[in-house]
Amino acid sequence: MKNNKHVISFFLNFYRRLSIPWWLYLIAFGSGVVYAEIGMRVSEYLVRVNKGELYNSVILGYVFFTIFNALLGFLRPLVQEYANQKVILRVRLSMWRKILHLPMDQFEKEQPSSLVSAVTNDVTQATLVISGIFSGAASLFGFVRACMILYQYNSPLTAYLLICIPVAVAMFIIVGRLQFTIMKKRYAALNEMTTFFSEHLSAGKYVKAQVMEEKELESGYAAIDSRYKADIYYAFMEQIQVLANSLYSLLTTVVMAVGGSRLINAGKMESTGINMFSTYMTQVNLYMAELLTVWQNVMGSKGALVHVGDILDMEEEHTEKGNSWTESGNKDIVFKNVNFGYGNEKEILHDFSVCIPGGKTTAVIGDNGSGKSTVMKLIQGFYQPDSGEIWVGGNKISETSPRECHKKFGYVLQNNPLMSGTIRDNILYGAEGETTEKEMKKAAEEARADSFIDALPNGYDTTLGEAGNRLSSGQKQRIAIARALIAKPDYLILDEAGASLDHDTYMKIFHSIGKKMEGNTIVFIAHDMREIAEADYLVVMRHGRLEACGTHEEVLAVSRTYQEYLQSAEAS
Ligand SMILES: Nc1ncnc2c1ncn2[C@@H]1O[C@H](COP(=O)(O)OP(=O)(O)OP(=O)(O)O)[C@@H](O)[C@H]1O
Repeated sequence: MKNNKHVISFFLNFYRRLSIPWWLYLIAFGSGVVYAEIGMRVSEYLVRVNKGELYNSVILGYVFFTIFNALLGFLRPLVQEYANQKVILRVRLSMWRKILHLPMDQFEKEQPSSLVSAVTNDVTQATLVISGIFSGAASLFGFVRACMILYQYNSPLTAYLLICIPVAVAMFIIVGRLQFTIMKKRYAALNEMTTFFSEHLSAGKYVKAQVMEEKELESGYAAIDSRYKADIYYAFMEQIQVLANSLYSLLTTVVMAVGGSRLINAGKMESTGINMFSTYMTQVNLYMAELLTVWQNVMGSKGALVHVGDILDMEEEHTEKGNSWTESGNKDIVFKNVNFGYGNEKEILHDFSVCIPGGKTTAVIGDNGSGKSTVMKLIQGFYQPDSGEIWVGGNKISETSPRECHKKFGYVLQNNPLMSGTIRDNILYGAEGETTEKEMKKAAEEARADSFIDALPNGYDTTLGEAGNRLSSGQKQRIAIARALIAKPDYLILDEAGASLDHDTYMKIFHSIGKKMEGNTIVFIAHDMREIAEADYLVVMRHGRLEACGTHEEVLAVSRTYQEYLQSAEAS
């Protein structure tokens, strides 16, 4: 985390990306000033009324200023809160935009639930600094004015107080640093707790199935406890600030008493002068306390916003940048000496070279962890190889616009998340332009989803929340397949797409996909020999390397993995 930036550059950098509704804040500030002034007027009129000056003008003035004051008292916080909510809205939108445009490796590095926490909780701290600028400016103004009055009243005694300045500076530095650390801890603990609950609650079924309630109780307790400790620490810190402030006031009182008595003894001040001086001094210390609170808020919100700032600083994937996709007669997928590892982790693919023929159906096989899914992700440009080149249909993937590249592919995984909304929304998700009812139904038919959808009371308009519990994982998988087909991809990637379907159903779907994709390219990962037998071409992987590729006969002659696959299929 890049939290070592100076607080000013941190916030300048943070707010530069947003449009801040300064005018609303100015209105809130201006009405605050007027509110204070009107408050004085109300008091004046009240004093006159209490004195018995019950003239029409006094009563009317009192009523007018009281109503005006009440109106301002209502409007000022409303405008301020409206501005705050606008800022939070804009930070949230910027975060959402950024998250959507993160490159895949960055996206995977950030836990989704930690992103949830950043978007929902952390951003709420984004307004404290802006409101702090205004309240800090008002307090600073009051502080300087009170100091000037103090100086005019008694300059030698004010000069004595200068020795308190280093203590005040030290107090600001210490309180600011502590506040930053505690808020960072507090929000990290909140993040940990949100992450824990969003992950573990969504896996609730498995917790019960595995009888893990007791173990979960312990892990949940740890997550709750770290937030509890951070909150206790925070409460303690608040009191430290109050204590620091009282000690500082005490110091100024002592300095004033010692300095004042010297001046009185030297005949340079009247004996009652200390009382007057102390009245102004209280005012100065009050403004000082306000400034300290503002500073504490600024440093605290920096601590809370470190993660948000880091996310907003991340490099985006330039989905539009790069060459346009060009169509050529060649539809092959070619890997040339590709080496690849996720982030800085160990290398997964080693000098991987293969040509997957375009317009055909290719099965990628290999043991668990041999790198098959990694190859599928690289084909689609989700990651870039560390070295080597990947070409699809004559387009070098690293130089092609990711957006154009993704549009060419349909991608179905073993478990595909469906979105909330209706079955129709889900099938049409990602479909370009106008799609007719007929086309949607055709895709559902090809994915063998039509009959169970028709049997639902609301058919394609059934909401998934409504049907979520009623749909089996196989039915959800068929919706996901229909969603991939409706986009009419040139390349269809099936990563164990049949895992949640019974073999016969999947083979029917597979054949209808084959028909639909005729002339286009299908690459699928499978472990079942009955599925593998359907392929025109095979790619066999072992430990991140190419073991063999070619037709069934060619591969059988050289690949130990493929021979083992066949033997175990024959044995079962
Ligand atoms: N996002 C990731 N970050 C780090 N390592 C990863 C990531 N995804 C996969 N790996 C690692 O890469 C290796 C290859 O994984 P991959 O999913 O490509 O294998 P696979 O052949 O598809 O396996 P399986 O048949 O079990 O699905 C594994 O060691 C895995 O731990």
